[in-house]
Amino acid sequence: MFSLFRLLGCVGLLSIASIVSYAQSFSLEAVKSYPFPADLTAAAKGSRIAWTINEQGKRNIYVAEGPSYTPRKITPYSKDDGQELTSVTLSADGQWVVYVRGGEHGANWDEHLGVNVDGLPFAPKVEIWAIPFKGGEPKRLSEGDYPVLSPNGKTVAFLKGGQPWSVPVNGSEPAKMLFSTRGTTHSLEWSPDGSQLVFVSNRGDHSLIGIYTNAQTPLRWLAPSFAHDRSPRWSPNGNNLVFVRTPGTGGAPDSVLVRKHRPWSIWRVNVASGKATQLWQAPRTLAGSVPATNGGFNLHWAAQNRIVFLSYQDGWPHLYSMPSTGGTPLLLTPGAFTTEHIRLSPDRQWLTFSVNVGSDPQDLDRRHVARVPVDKAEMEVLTPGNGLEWTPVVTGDGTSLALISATAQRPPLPAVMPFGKGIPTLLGESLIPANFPQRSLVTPKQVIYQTPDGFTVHAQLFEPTGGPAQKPAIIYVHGGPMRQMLLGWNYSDYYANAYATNQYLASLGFAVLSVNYRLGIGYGFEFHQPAGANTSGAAEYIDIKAAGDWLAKQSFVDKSRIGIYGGSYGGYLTAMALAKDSNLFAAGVDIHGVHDWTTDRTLSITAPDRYERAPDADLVGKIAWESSPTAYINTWTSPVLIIHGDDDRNVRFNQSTDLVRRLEAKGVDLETLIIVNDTHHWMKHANSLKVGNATAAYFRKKLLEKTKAGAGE
Ligand SMILES: CSCC[C@H](NC=O)C(=O)N[C@@H](C)C(=O)O
Repeated sequence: MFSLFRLLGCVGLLSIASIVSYAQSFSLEAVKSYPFPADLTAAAKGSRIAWTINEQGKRNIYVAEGPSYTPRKITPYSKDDGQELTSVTLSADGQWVVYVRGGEHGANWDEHLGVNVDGLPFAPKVEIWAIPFKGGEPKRLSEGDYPVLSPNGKTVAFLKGGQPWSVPVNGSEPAKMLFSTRGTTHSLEWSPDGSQLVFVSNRGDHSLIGIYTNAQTPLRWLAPSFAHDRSPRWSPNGNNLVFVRTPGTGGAPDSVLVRKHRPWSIWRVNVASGKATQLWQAPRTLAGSVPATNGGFNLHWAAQNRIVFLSYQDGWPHLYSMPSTGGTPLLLTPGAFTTEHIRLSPDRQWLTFSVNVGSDPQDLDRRHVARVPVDKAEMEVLTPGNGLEWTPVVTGDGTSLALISATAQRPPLPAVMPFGKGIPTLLGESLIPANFPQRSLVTPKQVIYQTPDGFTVHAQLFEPTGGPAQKPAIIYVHGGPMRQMLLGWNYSDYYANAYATNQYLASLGFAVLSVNYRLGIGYGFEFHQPAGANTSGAAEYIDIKAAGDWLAKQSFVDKSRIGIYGGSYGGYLTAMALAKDSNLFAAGVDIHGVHDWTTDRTLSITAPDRYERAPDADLVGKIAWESSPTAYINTWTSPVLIIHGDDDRNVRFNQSTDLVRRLEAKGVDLETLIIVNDTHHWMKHANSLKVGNATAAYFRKKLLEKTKAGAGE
């Protein structure tokens, strides 16, 4: 070995030394072999629960029931075939499990089109299935989506072609269309006695709330107006509904660049008379706007005749409660933290939810489970500590709380605890593969830095053990952008995948800094909705540049070898970094990013073609262009790997084709990887591994095996 070293220059020595000192302790395949749980739900009565688990692309439904809560797989899916499971629902009596298989429900368009990652002659369809809780063959009920089970558990109402259909849960009769109406129907909800269905009919510039009773009874429209009425919720006795009203689409075109209040109000309507009254109008402030966090309005009719909902009005996404006759809302969850994954208990007495607050100041970068009575501001954090817990659900008998639990090392698993006090008991630990490298994973450290324009940014540092004093570093940029990376495994499958990749990159010897830039959630309204961001000036890029500068100042970082990568919005900011600051960022991997805001149709920033124009219409396009990486191609010199799935339904594939053409024309050191027929969310596990391995190999080549990326090709 010594003689070999003599033959190599310092570069070779550094390269060999780097690789030798980071003898990999695990593969990407191993760290991505975790069984990812989601869609946790409970029956309205008894102790039955159900959830999905994605095991290396093989997606199945598991069930359990008290008191043992022994997990049991009830579906037979054994292929990494890209067919997601959604809308997992237990009948009220717990006898049936209904679910949807197929589609791309995280998409911005074509969510109802089947996903065909295996290139079958015809794409699989989006279908509704039912299976007995006790087990048996899954029964295909119909093509369709968004099923809702009747209170007696016998009938499934669902949507197909924008219209409502129904089918017996046991598939004993073919599905039939319930009714047809103009517009697109959504938000189906059975009345408590199962005799009626409330629904929303979106007519484009307005939305109506309708009631379906039966084939012989004409549809009824409740309080029709020139507004968008949405989120209807039944009272426990079925005599009334509450709903949210927002303005109809129209009016003089307003400034696009100036942030403005987006109004909303809560209304109550009597089903029999159709008479509606406004219960509450949101404060006409920026923070009082329509809430843009998980679950939106989170409107429910709770016990004690209370109406509960979420509002960002005090600067944090908090829960409120008011009498069903109106009045001043009671702030149920005061404090500087975020509530997410909100559920009303079956007895309507409690709200359970995830929070980023607890006994540890670092909890702002975690999630824990909490509960609050629907009529008192007496919130309790039920799972304090340095673990992470989320998506709590109370069982129908009110005795237990099901949730998902993780740590920095142990991947997410479902768990059950007594509702109120106690310690969660993990379910299905044996599903974690024997070769999962749990003990080899680092515990990310919380990093907090200030930006030049005064923002406080949180980040998580994955520090490799051993190796040279000065290490190559990589910045990870999440997507969304309304997301938050955490001090452990993430509740989103997309970001659990990113967390695993960051752990893998750290095992290769990179110091990885995952940056929670402005526009993200978890840190309050001003951070989540800042001025001059996105197409209004890309202010969020300041946080990314500041992260690079922070790394460059660290004694443990070789500032000539700082890379950057991210997906979607993270791909966009990766491209911004390489275009504007190639002197700081030596190489990058841009995964399905946006590169030219002025051409991205899903993110239209120009007013529709009409005579009247927004007062700042001319400025909008200019600033959107200046907020785009393509505007800075001339200063882009660092090497980049560009990756995109060509069935992407969130960011148009052309965003990358266009950038590739521009970089080729400029002669930038460019590599590309196309994933045919997969979407924005790598529905096929094998594709996710392909992307992760390509990313790691690229950084090894550009940052680890050479002293400076691009030097002496
Ligand atoms: C650049 S705008 C589209 C980015 C995209 N958001 C919604 O489609 C995105 O970041 N998607 C994933 C990664 C996410 O929502 O987190």
